[in-house]
Amino acid sequence: MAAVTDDFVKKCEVKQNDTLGRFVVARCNLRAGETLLLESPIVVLPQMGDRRCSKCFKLTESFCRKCRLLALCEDCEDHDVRNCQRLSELELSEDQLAVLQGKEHTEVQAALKCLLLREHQETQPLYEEMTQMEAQLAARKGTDIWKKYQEHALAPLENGGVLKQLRGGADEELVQGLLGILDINAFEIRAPEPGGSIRGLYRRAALFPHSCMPNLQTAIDDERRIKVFSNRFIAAGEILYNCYTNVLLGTEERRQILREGKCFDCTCPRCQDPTELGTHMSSFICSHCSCRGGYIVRQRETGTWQCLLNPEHSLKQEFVSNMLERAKEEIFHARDDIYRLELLLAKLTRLLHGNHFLMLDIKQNIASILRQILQNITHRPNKKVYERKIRLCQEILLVLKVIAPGVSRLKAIALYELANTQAELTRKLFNEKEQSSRDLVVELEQVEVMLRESLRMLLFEPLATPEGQLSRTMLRELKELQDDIKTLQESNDAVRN
Ligand SMILES: C[S@@+](CC[C@H](N)C(=O)[O-])C[C@H]1O[C@@H](n2cnc3c(N)ncnc32)[C@H](O)[C@@H]1O
Repeated sequence: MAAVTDDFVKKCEVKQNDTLGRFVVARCNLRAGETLLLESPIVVLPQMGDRRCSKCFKLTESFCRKCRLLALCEDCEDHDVRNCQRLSELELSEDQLAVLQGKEHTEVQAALKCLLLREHQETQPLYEEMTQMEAQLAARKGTDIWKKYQEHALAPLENGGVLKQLRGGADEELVQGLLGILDINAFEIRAPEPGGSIRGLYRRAALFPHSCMPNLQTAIDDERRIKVFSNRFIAAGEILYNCYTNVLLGTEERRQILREGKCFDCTCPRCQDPTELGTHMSSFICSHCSCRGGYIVRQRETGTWQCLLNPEHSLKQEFVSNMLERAKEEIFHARDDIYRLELLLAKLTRLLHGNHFLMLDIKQNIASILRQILQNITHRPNKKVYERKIRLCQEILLVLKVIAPGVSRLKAIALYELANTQAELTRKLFNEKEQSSRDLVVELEQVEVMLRESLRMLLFEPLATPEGQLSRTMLRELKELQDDIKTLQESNDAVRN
């Protein structure tokens, strides 16, 4: 059962209007980091196109030997007993089972699991709540995704003889509606394998509307419970916003994901501002010699790309799209190769603003390769490697401070990376006698400030998440750093006296 904490009822009010549909406002003032909701999912499912074990969610092509309809890996013995029993009762021929188990018919699993909620008295209320959620049926009708679901979920379920045997039956509208509800409302959850993802549907968490400048943050723990908390002070009456997309993307990319995936146009302050709050995360450099320092941005009303200093200097949409596509391809091919990435960064510097989202992507890539180099002591990296990583972290942080004000996981991790590298460099310089003990203390005190700031943001993360675990490690590291500083200060004082 999807348990909901009282916090939501006490602190949140669900409202409705024509633009947002149902949305949530704060009933009272909320402190930064205040928990609004801790909730278990109604249902957990694979991402579209994946087939995963119904019990452990590992990728699999095997099915339960009893019901023969839901996926079950070789390592798991059983899955939900009620669902298994109910599906075993269906009268299906071998041919029908073959259709339902078809390799390409992965969406059968998602539709079945949602429909099964209606089959049992205990889960029926959850099914009712699920069907209240936004499905965007009208906007999705006839789209590619609709056709895909028609082919890989509806047709096999109909031809496989399942729909007519379920309680109350099910038609195209219902199956498309349930799959639409998943696409519009589900949250991404970490899959058992590194880097993979599955999705979960949450009754209350799905009610928060989107903003690219959210005032909420969400975290999903190892038990797949979602925690929703405020990322800054929120005054009573303010709308509570979650972010449905990646804040490190440019405006057009974010808006396209929201339009295609969630069926609405975002009107948040960042989307309205062609400079993206002055970060220039989508800006091109104007190559016209008379306006050195001019940036070409996309005008919201006309969709044209014009220089902020001289509107006559413009770029064609086709040029912009092609250029970005090419750059994305080059980044993809250069990944893992620090020399190619540095060359690409230098090349694109002539075309894109240093904060352009593709430039940030390259900078993150380089910083992550540098982390591996610095972690490997056999590499014996020199001072320049540390300095490069520090500069990259600082550049990324400057942008994050604008687009993710308040408590931010991304900012906390970038700050932690910066603090660690700074500490390693200053210790190295001290050991190599390039820095005095007094300078070492000053530098380590700055690192302490950064670590504290990073930790302050990560302390709201649930313990059973990688970020929660990182916060524990950081607490330990902070304590060690403080001990080091104290010892160094004492020895400096002893020398002075
Ligand atoms: C996860 S649901 C949010 C809850 C939904 N409003 C409801 O009534 O169930 C996402 C849907 O809410 C609406 N929505 C969320 N944020 C929005 C925004 N910033 N602007 C316009 N519509 C938004 C869109 O219809 C979107 O498809």
